[in-house]
Amino acid sequence: MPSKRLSVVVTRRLPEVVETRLTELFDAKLREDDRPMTRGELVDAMQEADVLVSTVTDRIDAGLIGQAGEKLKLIANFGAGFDHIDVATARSRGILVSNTPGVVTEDTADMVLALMLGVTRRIQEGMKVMQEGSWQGWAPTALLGGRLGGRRLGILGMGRIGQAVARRAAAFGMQVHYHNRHRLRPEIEDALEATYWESLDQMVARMDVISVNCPSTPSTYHLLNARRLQLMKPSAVIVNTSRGEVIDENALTRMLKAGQLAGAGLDVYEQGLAGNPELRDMPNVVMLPHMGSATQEGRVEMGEKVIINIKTFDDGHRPPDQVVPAML
Ligand SMILES: NC(=O)c1ccc[n+]([C@@H]2O[C@H](COP(=O)([O-])OP(=O)(O)OC[C@H]3O[C@@H](n4cnc5c(N)ncnc54)[C@H](O)[C@@H]3O)[C@@H](O)[C@H]2O)c1
Ligand SMILES: O=C(O)[C@H](O)CO
Repeated sequence: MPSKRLSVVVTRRLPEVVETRLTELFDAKLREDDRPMTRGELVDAMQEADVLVSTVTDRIDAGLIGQAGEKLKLIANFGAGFDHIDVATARSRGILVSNTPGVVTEDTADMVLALMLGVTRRIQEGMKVMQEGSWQGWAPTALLGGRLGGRRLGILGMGRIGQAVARRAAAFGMQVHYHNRHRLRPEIEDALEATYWESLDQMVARMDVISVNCPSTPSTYHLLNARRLQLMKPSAVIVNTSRGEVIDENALTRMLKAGQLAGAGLDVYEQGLAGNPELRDMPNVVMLPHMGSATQEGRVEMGEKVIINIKTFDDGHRPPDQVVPAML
């Protein structure tokens, strides 16, 4: 007699190939539309499922976990960041949490470079001229940006994505610096030709570009607060593909408005879906709708990771990408 299949509830639409495989392997309940679940829908999902496949658009806090059914044993997140899940409360209820690290690394690092170039080479302003039909022809002094080569890049959070950014930045001729919770092993630091700064204050004061690549945790909340942002050079640019909460967005907005920072490239926001509204009209701010890892290949690989995590759990082992509160 076949054993009972795990009941898996998926909160968002996923690539078709991933949804198909989920239904082949498990008793999977998929979404018909693609809006985030309401809190009530999430409660229902967490009461009926053995496994919930969540995404960054599901805020799974202690209150919600408190309403989970006895059956719920795994939250298999479709995404690397897991700051939207109260992992400690889940653990106290015996619910495991897994994520999808690694497969998002290269795509997100590509987007960091795209944002850096977008801001420093004024791509948004150039596009606007073409879209408005106002281009008067080539001119020696029009739309001059700054060269990335030779500039100092400071990476805040030198994990998977941070290191992938470092490799790309080196290819552009940038000098790579970093601040991380732990210093990298010497052989990795040497391979990346990266300079470690124990003091974040000292690093931000000396960089031309800052790339934020640490996770959002209680210890990284507003790590770039008004005081630290004010240490930056007025000519410096900041790029954030991590999570909005790492930067004090109001302070960033004020400084950009006052010309105390040269520009910003943002994929993630602290306030609402699209950040402080004042950011949107600034020519030196390039804003994207959280699309750092948004490639077709990456999304399928994320789905494969989710499936491996669930299948391994179903086979009686810990999911390979289990996350634990200590990681915060
Ligand atoms: N924009 C996107 O689409 C997108 C895609 C993937 C990941 N992300 C975000 O990027 C983050 C990083 O992903 P990753 O795979 O590189 O994670 P990772 O865990 O490999 O690296 C994070 C690094 O940050 C460091 N860190 C943690 N707390 C710190 C602190 N207080 N000060 C300094 N360094 C600290 C860690 O030591 C680690 O080296 C994710 O948590 C997620 O929020 C965004
Ligand atoms: O963390 C990630 O993988 C992306 O930001 C989507 O959650």
